[in-house]
Amino acid sequence: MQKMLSAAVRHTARSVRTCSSYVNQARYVFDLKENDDTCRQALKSGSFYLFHNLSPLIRKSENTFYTPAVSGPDLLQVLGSCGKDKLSLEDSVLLGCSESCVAEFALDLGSLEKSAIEQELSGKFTEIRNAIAKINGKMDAENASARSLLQWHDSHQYCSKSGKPTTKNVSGSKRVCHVNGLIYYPQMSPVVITLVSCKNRCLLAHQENFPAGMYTALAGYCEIGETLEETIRREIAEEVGLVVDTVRYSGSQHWPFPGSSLMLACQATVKDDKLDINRAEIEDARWFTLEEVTEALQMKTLPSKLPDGTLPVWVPPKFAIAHHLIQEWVQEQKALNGS
Ligand SMILES: NC(=O)C1=CN([C@@H]2O[C@H](COP(=O)(O)OP(=O)(O)OC[C@H]3O[C@@H](n4cnc5c(N)ncnc54)[C@H](O)[C@@H]3O)[C@@H](O)[C@H]2O)C=CC1
Ligand SMILES: [Mg+2]
Repeated sequence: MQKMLSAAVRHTARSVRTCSSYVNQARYVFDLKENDDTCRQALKSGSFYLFHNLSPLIRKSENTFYTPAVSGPDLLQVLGSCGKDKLSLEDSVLLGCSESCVAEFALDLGSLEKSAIEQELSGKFTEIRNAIAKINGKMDAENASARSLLQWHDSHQYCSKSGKPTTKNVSGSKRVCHVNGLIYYPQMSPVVITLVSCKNRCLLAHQENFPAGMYTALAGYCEIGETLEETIRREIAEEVGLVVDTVRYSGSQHWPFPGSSLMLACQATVKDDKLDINRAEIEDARWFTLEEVTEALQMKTLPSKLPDGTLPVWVPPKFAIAHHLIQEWVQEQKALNGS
């Protein structure tokens, strides 16, 4: 009994400590967003993830690649030698803070000469999808929110009502038009991504703009006024002519391509599997068996062409939520089959 009790107490103490530290972090980040002076102060001791025209800086250490967090003083030194007059720490956007409450920022050095900074920082600015593949195959905050925020600030320099320049607050959580007081907050579009299944098969589709051979779950932007379920129902009907029977929420992901979206991933079922593909949107859509999908999920690198010149079917990599949606279906099917 005593043993059980102390285990329970340890568990509670650990939960409280974790929660308390997370609460502190959340409140500190809130303060940084709301208070320009606090954020200005945090810039001096913060750490910075660096980008060049939205490509993250990656560094190699032995055989592993990583996105380095550069300290404020180190970054000031680089700016000093490569273009202090063109950029300042205040051009950064706040990403969050570390467990020890060190503020984390992203800065795009696109106005400076790329090779000079790469040399100063012993790294390489790498196209984001290649960078993710090299780092650890994970889309984390440094890449996803940094890319979305930096891109949003770059394309919202002017007020859409007065036509005058807008100014960013220090953290970059908003932009303000000082002529009419309008406040602009970073935007993202909700998108549903749905893996449709019917009995023991699931539906994957290929669009003209996808890389050759890549098939994935159906996706579509939510329209104003729609619920998540209504978007799913409409998109599936629009794209493949199926009527959705059940919908189950699975997870979500921030997706910074081409703009910034909140991907809401769901599993859906249909009763009738007869496809009527809308060729204006979808080039091909097919029902796949568990074996076919399992094989596609296991591919580690892009497949090479088959003798007839076509590519075997492959699915998005692990950093895309589509991959996890497909994997979830595979696991559920295996559990159903008892394998
Ligand atoms: N993270 C992941 O696993 C995956 C992400 N996606 C993303 O889902 C997104 C939506 O998929 P689609 O089939 O292209 O959507 P879709 O089926 O709604 O078709 C795209 C069309 O919707 C219209 N549209 C409406 N609102 C829009 C907005 N806010 N931004 C841009 N276009 C808008 C445009 O006319 C556009 O051509 C894509 O941007 C894609 O990057 C797609 C598959 C996997
Ligand atoms: Mg679509």
